[in-house]
This record gives sequence, structure tokens and C-alpha cells, in this order.
Amino acid sequence: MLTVYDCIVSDHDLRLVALAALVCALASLTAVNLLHHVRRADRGNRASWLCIAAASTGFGIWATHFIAMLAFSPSVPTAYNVVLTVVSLIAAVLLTGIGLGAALRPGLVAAPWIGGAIVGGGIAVMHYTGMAAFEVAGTITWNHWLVAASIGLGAAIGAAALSVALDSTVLRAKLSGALLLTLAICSHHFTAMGAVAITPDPSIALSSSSIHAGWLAAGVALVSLAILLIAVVALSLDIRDRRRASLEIERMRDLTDAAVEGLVVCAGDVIVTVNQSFARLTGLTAEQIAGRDLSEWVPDAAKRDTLFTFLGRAIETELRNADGALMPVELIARQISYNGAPHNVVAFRDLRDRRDAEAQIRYLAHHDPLTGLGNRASFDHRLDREIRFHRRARRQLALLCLDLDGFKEVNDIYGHAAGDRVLQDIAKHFSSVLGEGQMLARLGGDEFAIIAPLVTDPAQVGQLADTLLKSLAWEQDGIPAGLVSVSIGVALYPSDGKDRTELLSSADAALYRAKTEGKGTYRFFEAAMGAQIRERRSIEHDLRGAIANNELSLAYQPQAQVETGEVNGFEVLLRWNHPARGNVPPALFIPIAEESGLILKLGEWVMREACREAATWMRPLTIAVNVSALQLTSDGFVEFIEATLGETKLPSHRLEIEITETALVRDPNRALHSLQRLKAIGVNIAMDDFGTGYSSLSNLRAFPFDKIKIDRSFIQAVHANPQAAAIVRAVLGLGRGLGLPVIAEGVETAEELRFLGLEGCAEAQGYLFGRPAPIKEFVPLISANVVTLPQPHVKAARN
Ligand SMILES: Nc1nc2c(ncn2[C@@H]2O[C@H](COP(=O)(O)O[C@H]3[C@@H](O)[C@H](n4cnc5c(=O)[nH]c(N)nc54)O[C@@H]3COP(=O)(O)O)[C@@H](O)[C@H]2O)c(=O)[nH]1
Repeated sequence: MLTVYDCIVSDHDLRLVALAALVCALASLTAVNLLHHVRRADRGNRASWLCIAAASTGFGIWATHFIAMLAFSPSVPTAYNVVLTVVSLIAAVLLTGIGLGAALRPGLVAAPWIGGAIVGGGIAVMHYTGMAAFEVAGTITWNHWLVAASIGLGAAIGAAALSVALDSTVLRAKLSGALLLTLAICSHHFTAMGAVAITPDPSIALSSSSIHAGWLAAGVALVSLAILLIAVVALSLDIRDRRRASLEIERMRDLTDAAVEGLVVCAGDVIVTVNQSFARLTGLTAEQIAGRDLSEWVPDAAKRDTLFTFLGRAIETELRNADGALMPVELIARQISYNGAPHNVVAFRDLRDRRDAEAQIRYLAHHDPLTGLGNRASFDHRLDREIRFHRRARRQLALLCLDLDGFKEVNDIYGHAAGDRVLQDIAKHFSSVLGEGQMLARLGGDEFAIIAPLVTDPAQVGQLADTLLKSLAWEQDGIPAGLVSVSIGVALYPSDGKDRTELLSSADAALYRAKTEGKGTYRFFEAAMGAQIRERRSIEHDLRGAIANNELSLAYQPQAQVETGEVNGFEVLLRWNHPARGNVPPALFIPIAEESGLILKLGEWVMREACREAATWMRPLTIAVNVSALQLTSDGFVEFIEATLGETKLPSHRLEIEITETALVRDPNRALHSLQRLKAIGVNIAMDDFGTGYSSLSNLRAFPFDKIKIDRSFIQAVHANPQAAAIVRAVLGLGRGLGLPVIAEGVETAEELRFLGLEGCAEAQGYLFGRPAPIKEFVPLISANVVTLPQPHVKAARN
């Protein structure tokens, strides 16, 4: 060390040494900056920038060496061999280029160390080649230990220099790297110079081809100038890169702040930076979080380990916020390069909404959203479980099926919102009377069911049913008490069914019986009820094939003038001749067709056949066709009538549709719309069965009726029941008041006809004029000549 010190202090011009150190520092800083630039450059430009970096570093090392050599004054003549001087420069450029390239080799952790060592080796090769170019009038002897030390120092410090320089893009790292590289060059040079001992020998002459130190100084000055220029370029590049990088960071920050997910950049477990979303999740500011440990927010250590071990894998855990509250989150970690160094970025997704939605979905899967009661799925599940339990325990279980009566009317008259409130109220009322362990569920629409476990005596269930019936005696929102009642069917396990399906079917059969026997009541299942249900299903099944199997036909019943007996038209009535059952009464199959929706298909068939038939008649008689509520409110009904009239060429004024009052309350707005459109195309509309339904005067005024049809039950009672006679008189008076003709149906006797004539009823229909029969039996009535039906008593009675 002393030798090296002596060498610098006594053999060198210290001003030039300082200059060499300055050039060296400048070259080193340029090298480090360019090295970073090479690392950032895209593939295409990388090689060019590496060459520039190699040239500037090589030149810098070379210039440092030769300025330092100029500073060296061994007191004997000196000169430099041109070829070897150039070779030393080439060696410096080449080897530093290789070293810098190696330092940037991707995927190799030790690359900066290896590259730095190569650069250090390059410094040594350059130095000793340069020393070989050094001619002196004397002999040079070397201290081999110092030679080895110089090589070792250059390589070791060079390796450390590149490792530090490439560790980060921050200025400090770059400056430290440049300083170490300066140290590598200088320590190598002066240690190597310390190894030199020159013994003057005047007999040794300098070769004539060698260049004088003055020329060398000029060359070195040029090289230094070049380094200076390259340094300026490198610096401006660095400034540009930094500006770009900071803009990029700003952009990234804006972007991450805009992200919905919380983002955290970690160095190990320490948080370096976070975005606004994460700050919001924790309830702190980004500044308060930076520098703290991730474990403060993700307390589950095992989950943290998994997160960083399996990068890219989503992990569900909990985040602790500033208040200590835990919230469910999903985390994914990835490795990124942040500030030039590898970091982990962790994305935090708030799972609270998802968990709420999942809970909501789970709730909806098992509950009825309107009433909050269990739904069919949870009811089925519970019933299965209870049946299994009662089978093992050999106990009895009751199943109650409940169906509201009059609920459709509530919907029709008061609207669906009122209907919903009624259902909610009813659910509350029913729930309030349930005993422990009993379950109430809404199976859909106005259907409810109750499971009553551990029944010891069926009378208990009867009491429960009674309480349920009474619980509906309430008034709500102007809906009168009694408008809605409930019918209940009860089945017992195991006697009425061994499994859920059987038990439900038995309770349904009992419910059907309760409905048909007056509503607002309850019935226990009896074996015979099952047969009834099966019978209905069988009729429905056979009815589906009735049109295709040609089992349907139409019967026609004349409608005549009361005064004259002249036939005005016919009512058409559907007949079903079942291959096994024979003639099935419409009163039996029409309600089944209405309940099952089959009436749509049947009704179309009746309408087409009736219009086709009527269009063939010689007399322009009317044809009255019954239309159910479902048909009237079905999509495309008016279009269908128009098309049928068009196809059959029946003039619209000859078609009359008969609508019952209940068909209007099903969907009054839609019914009115259809009737107005039918009326507009000339179809006549009769109100059927008047007196049996709501008999509402407002309906008569609100809907565009052309005729009122008094129900046959009143006509047949006019002589036995003064009230019936009064009703018939009232309806006839109503018709007169509203300017609507009235037709009386079910006229069977001359007395009834006489009564109607006396009361001023214009038209009648009934067995007296003719029973419903195939049209061929009425051929004279539909032929050209006017035929009157028997009505002798009317005028006689008048007179
Ligand atoms: N939607 C449709 N409904 C239809 C159709 N065809 C029939 N029906 C309805 O079925 C109910 C029963 O009909 P039906 O058994 O045919 O009874 C009708 C007549 O036979 C019966 N009637 C006629 N005159 C008399 C009589 O003097 N005495 C007596 N006891 N019964 C008589 O009345 C029924 C006609 O009723 P109405 O329709 O109210 O005029 C019945 O409700 C039919 O409407 C169809 O195609 N579509």
C-alpha cells in the first residue's frame, strides 16, 4: 500500500491525477446511465445503445489510464508504441462491451456481478496492454503481487459497481455505482503503477515509430472531449428517461387509483405504496399505510404465505380495516418491476357485495320474496325430512294445503299491489296461529301449505284449520272482510300417503273437496277423494285428444221472438262424445278445459265451426257463441275473430259472443279493450247468465253490451218464487232503461213464456222452442222461408 501511495505522491503530477480521476468519474457516470438506458431500450435499439455504452466506457477507461500515465514522471524519456496504444483502446472498448452486455443478461441473478468482473478484467487488459505500449529509456521490473492485487481490485470493485448500479433506478444507486466503477479503474491503475519499478538505462533508445507524450496528450484530450459529449448525451437521455418514468409512474398511479380493486405494492411483506381504493377499504390514507407491514391488514399468516408462494392464484381471506373490523376479500399477487426492482403487487377485491348477493341468492332459493315464508323448495325439503323422522319415530304428521278463495277477485278489482299486500297480511295471520315446530310455506300464487309434526289426535289439526279460517276475518285497505277466505285440505302421514308426493296429492284432493263444497272450509282426506282427482285428470287427458279424434260436435239451440215466435238465431253449444264415457256434459268438461287452458283450443274450434256453419244458412240468422274469460283476454283473440269471419265470409253483425260477468273481472281492462275492438268490427256482445254473478250495473254501463241474457235459474223459478219473478222484472226494467234488449234463457213452459211476454221480454230461448241439437234438425228454420216457433199463449194471455 505504501508503494502505491509513494507512487502516486512522488512519481505523479497530482493535478493530472485529479484530472484523470475526474475523467474517470465522468466516464463511469456515463457508463452507468447508458447501462440503464440499454436496459430500458427495446430489442431493436438495445445493441446500438450497448455499443455506445461500450465505446464511452472503454474510451473513458483508456483516457483515464493515459492521463494518469501523462501524470507519471519517471525522470527518463518516455514514449508510446502506436499499435499497442490503439490495441489497448480496442481491448478496453471490446471487453467493457462484453462486460456490460453480460451484466444485463436477463434471468441471471449474478449477471451484474459477472458483467462487472468482466469490465474489471477489461480495465486490467487495457492497462497492461497500455503499459506494453509504454516505452522508457530504462528497464521495467514488476512486483507480481501488486500486479495480481491490481487485477483483483479492478475485477472485485468492478463487479460491485455494476451490481449496485443496476440494483435500482434511483439516483443514489446510480451515483454509488459510478463511484465504485471510478474506484475500480483508479484503484487498479494506481496499484498497477505501484507494481512498476523503472531502472534508467541510457543505452535503451526509444523506437522511432513511437509517439511522443505530447501527441498522446492531444489524443487523450480528444477522447476526453468525446467522453464529455457522450456524457452530455447520456445525461440528457437520462433526464428524458426520468421525466418519462415519472410521467409513467403518475399515469400508473392515476390508473391504479381509478381501479375499483385495492392495489398494494410490497417489497417482501412491507407495503411500498397503495392506491386510493385500498386506502378506502382500510379507512386510512395511502401515506399512513406506506412503510407498514402487510400483516396489519391481512392477519392470516398462512393465507399470506400462500399468496406469495402461488403468485397469480386467487385467495379468499379477510382484511382488517382501521376500526379492527374484518371484511371478506379476494387477493391475487403478481410480481412486477417497480422502480427497477422486483416487487409484489397484491390486488384486493372487496367481496362484501358478492357475499351479500350470495346470501340473497341463498335466501331467494329457499324463501318466497313477497311474504318471506319458505318457498316450495324449502317446503319439499322439510317435508321429506319430517316424513323420514316420523317414519323412524312411528309418529303421525299432518299436511295442510291452503288455497285462497276470492283472491283472484281482489287482484282483478283492487289491483295486483293490493293483492300482494293481502298475501303478505295473510302470511302474517297464518304465521301467528302456528304452533311450535310447524312450518308455513307459500307454494305459489295464492297457495300455502303447513307442515304440522307430531300429531297425536286429528282433532288438533281440525282446531288448527278452524283457527286458520277465522284468522282471515279482517278488513284491509278497503277490501271487505269475507271477500277473501281460505279452503283447506288436510292429509295425515302415514295413513293418507307414505311419501311427499302421495301426501301432497291427498291434501290436494281434500282441498278440492273443500273448494267444491262451499269454500272457506276444511276437509280431511278420504279415500274416495283420490278417485275424483284421478277422474278429473283422466278427463283432462282425454279432452286433449278430443278434437283430433273427432269426438266433438256442435249443438244448436234456437233463440226466438217472444211475441211472434220467429227465430232470430241460434246459440251454439259444444258436445263431447267420449268413446268410453259416451256424452260428457259440458258442465263437467268446460270447467276442466278452463282450468287447464284447453278452452283456448276448444273455443277456437267451436268458433270456426259455428261461423262456417252459419255462413251456409240461407237466412241471415245470428249465431251466439260462448266465450270464456281466458279466451277473451288471450293474446290475438280479436285478430282470430276477424280472421275467422274473413275465412268463413260470415258478416260480423251475425256473430254474437256471450260473455259471463266473471269473464270481465278477470282482467277488466283487457276485456274492455277486446270487447271495444270486437264491437268496432260489428260483432254483437251479450252478457250471459245475468243475475248469477256480480249483477253489477256498472259493468253493464262500462262494457259495450248489446244484449242481456237472464239466467235460466230465475226463469224456471218465476212461478214458484216471487223473488225470482221480481228479479226478472227488474232485469227487464234495467234493459229498457239502458236500451238493451233482454233474452230469457231456460224457457221450458208456456207459462214461463207468457210471463215473459207480459213483462215485455223480447226474446227467449229454451226447451220450449227447441233443445240443443245438431243443425240438421233445424233445416226448415235456416232455410229461406221464415218459420215461427210455437208461441200461441203470449198473445192470448195479453188479450
Ligand atoms: N265457453 C264455452 N262454454 C260452453 C260451450 N258450450 C257450452 N258451454 C257452457 O257449458 C255450460 C253447460 O252447457 P249445456 O250443458 O250445453 O247447457 C246449455 C243448454 O243446454 C242449457 N239449456 C238451454 N235451454 C234450457 C232449458 O230450457 N232448460 C235447461 N234445464 N237447460 C237449458 O243451458 C245451457 C246454456 O247456457 P248458457 O251458455 O248460459 O246460455 C253452459 O254454461 C254453457 O255456456 C262452449 O262452446 N264454450
